[in-house]
Amino acid sequence: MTKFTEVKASTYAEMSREAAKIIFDDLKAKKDTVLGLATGSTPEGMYDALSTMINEADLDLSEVTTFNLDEYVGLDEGNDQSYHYFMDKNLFSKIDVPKENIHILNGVADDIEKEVKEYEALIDEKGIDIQVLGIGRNGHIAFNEPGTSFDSLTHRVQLTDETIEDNARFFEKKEDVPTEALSMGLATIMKAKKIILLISGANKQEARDLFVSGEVSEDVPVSILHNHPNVILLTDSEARGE
Ligand SMILES: N[C@@H]1[C@@H](O)[C@H](O)[C@@H](COP(=O)(O)O)O[C@@H]1O
Repeated sequence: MTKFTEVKASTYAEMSREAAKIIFDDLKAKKDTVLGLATGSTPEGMYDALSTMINEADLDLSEVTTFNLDEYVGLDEGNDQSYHYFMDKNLFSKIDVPKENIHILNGVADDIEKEVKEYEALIDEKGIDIQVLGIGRNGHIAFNEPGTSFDSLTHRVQLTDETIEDNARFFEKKEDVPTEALSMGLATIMKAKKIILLISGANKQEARDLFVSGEVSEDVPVSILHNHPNVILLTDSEARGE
């Protein structure tokens, strides 16, 4: 098992700033950094801190490329529950990444098979330098639910009831939550050169403990990260049960 680094922040705000600083330093060091990005409430604070750092430093992002982890099937980019919408609201409307360099899976593509294959091929071509991850209570990363093969590439997934319930808070009612998504696979995520995993809040303590315990199993998707050489885990005190 590889020993990952854990940055133990006290508050959510501190964790968010620490994560933003890691990305900011990478962007400063390499103009054509390829970022892998995540959605969910956890990275919101990080995006806020990162956009402030970028704008204060007037950092040139014209050569930066981004790839998002996942998108719901059936929601187009105008839908305010789509991850396209989330990314625009939380990050892309605040900083200047060229539109053509922003890649997010198309959940309303006519040919889903073609969509996921081309996405994977583009990731292979560009190579992700730093991938941001959040985590689901059941240990899922992106939309790779427990039981997903460690060899999985970008694919169409069925969401578990637990994930649908967790994400229902963003929708008017549970029935509105899509039951399927497109997601980078676990093998896709592992291709990134560096990974930062953000875990915040008491409701994620179990998932954090499961990861830190070090057991590697397809029942716990996040545990694949123990096979990666460069993982930084960022937690707040609530996630550590302190
Ligand atoms: N696909 C996303 C994941 O990428 C995210 O990590 C998870 C946790 O979200 P939150 O940070 O809101 O708890 O939600 C969704 O399932």
